[in-house]
Amino acid sequence: MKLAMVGFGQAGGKILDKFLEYDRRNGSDIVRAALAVNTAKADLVGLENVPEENRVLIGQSRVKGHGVGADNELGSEVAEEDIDELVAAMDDVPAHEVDAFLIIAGLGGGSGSGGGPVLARHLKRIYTEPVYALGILPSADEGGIYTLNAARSFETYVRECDHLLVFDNDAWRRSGESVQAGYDGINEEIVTRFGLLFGAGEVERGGEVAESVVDSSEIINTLAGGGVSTVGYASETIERQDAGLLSRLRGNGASDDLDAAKTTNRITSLVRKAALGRLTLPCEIEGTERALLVLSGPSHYLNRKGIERGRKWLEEQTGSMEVRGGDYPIRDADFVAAVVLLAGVTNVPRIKELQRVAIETRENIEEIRAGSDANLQELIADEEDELEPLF
Ligand SMILES: Nc1nc2c(ncn2[C@@H]2O[C@H](COP(=O)(O)OP(=O)(O)OP(=O)(O)O)[C@@H](O)[C@H]2O)c(=O)[nH]1
Repeated sequence: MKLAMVGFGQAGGKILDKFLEYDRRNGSDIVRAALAVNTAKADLVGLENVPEENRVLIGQSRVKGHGVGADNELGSEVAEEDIDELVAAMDDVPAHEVDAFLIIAGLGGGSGSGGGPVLARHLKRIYTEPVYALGILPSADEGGIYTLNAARSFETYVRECDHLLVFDNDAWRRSGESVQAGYDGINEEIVTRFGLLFGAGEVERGGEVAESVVDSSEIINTLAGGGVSTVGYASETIERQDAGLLSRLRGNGASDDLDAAKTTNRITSLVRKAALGRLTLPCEIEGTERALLVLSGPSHYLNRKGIERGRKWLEEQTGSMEVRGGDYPIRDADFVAAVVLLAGVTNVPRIKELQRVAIETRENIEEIRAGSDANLQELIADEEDELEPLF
């Protein structure tokens, strides 16, 4: 699948940067256009793979290149004010060559959290291709304001985009790691999952012919109808052997059958691990509206039977009648991997908790503000109110 990607804000920019690196490393050619947008100049300068001419600084007249300081209402305002510049920056995107737009942003901050949905609204107005977003939820220990931002931004993204894919930092943080090292590792996990998912629509990679290939239209159909998605992933390292040599050495059908059974079992077990293991957004998978299963690896490690079984198992687990599935063969891969896209999930306790903390945070903020006004008045006024200000 070919995407026009927009990294909005610091997290969005860094993840976009990683996607470009992933594309180069794997020759997957997913990112047809890359644009990094920010209100903070320093964040744009720090990017390594996004070409300089594809970096757009917005809100200069308001925040002078210093960022919006986790104020996502301000993030929305400056994006709206500079929307012409943003849309003009997208003019060079060969829309006929891309299957969809993907806006990537941290929902806890200000720029990407507030500005991303504004851009989504305008892209939807101008282009016929779907506009998706990949939203990163803040980890719970980042504090109330990030949670409040994320809860409001989440709601806005779902409304403004054709689909919101979610990654929850909270489910992926590891204790004892520096924030930066932590993010590097997390960002790698993000591009591995979404890289395989979006790479699936591109049959050419490594010249492999898929038995039942996943086309970009299947990704689009799975994401159609809006809502929120989560992604599961599991992989197994394999000993690389030459398929031609193997089949010549085998020479009889019995071991072929044995291998086929092993391949099928490996696939079904990977599908289970992917769906029941750690999802990008932890949730109950029962009740998922639509799902897509992508199996990746060298083609002789993939078979139709395994994918069919995996698909059926997913149907049972999710209760969905719309489970698609197929191959994404990669000739030189030293792994077999299953990626499960669960679209239209609604039983997500993490989001309910995020909203609960957000409301609590807002009430606390209002209480503290009201209290601090009264406290300040008490501080500056003398007891008998005998002193008066100068003017
Ligand atoms: N996964 C991941 N999350 C990140 C990364 N950097 C920041 N975040 C998350 O994104 C949130 C903050 O978003 P940023 O992207 O830094 O904010 P911004 O959009 O640049 O907005 P301002 O800094 O307020 O102008 C944080 O609360 C983190 O949860 C990253 O490299 N990877």
